[in-house]
Amino acid sequence: MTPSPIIAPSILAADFAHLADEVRAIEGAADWVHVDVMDNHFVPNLTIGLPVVQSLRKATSLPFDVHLMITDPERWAPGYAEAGAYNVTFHAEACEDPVHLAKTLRAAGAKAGLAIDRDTPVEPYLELLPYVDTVLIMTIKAGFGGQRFLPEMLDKVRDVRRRITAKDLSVRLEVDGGIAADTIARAAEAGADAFVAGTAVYGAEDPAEAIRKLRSLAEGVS
Ligand SMILES: O=C(CO)[C@H](O)[C@H](O)COP(=O)(O)O
Ligand SMILES: [Co+2]
Repeated sequence: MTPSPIIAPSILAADFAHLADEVRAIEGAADWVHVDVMDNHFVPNLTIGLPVVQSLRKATSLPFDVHLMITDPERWAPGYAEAGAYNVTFHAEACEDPVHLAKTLRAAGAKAGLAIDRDTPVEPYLELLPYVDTVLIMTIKAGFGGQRFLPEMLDKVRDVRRRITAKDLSVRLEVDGGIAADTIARAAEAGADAFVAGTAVYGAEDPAEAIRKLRSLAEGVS
């Protein structure tokens, strides 16, 4: 039995000139706000960094789900925890000692998340599950919003869900990339219980209504 779904709209698809308003528009409907931090090094795209997160933190009470697509997360991730992020996710491909970084993040008051990109197998990381709070499976190649959902990534979701269940762990299993009304149920069926949606929420005429729809589709599976 998976816990009730978390819907985490990504502000990557929001209007960056009005971020505070865009986040307030989903208060009451969303569970977390997903913040994509890209450094034009780990991924070939550049978004926002710590000063924006620090300012935005004051604008809303929604928990921040920070997704770090950066090299050297050991250097930068603790700052996001100190800025009040609820969950800080770093990429397995960018981190030499994920257990150590997860401990550092927890000591700084945040949940710790481990992200697995499209071309990375999940198997070597299954033994790390007891040390993290969130596993984020990319259902696209990390770097850009608006890409097509890759259903073949769902095998990884199933593998992680199987291990969470077998070891009775309380780890959130998040999917990120191309999550929309026509894909969310498949991800939920595979065992995901946290869903990032950028384009499907901020590209909709009524973002709060889009979130409610996504939630009911995910709930319909459990
Ligand atoms: O991490 C990401 C990109 O690397 C974003 O969170 C993701 O792309 C969400 O946007 P969309 O729902 O439009 O795919
Ligand atoms: Co993301």
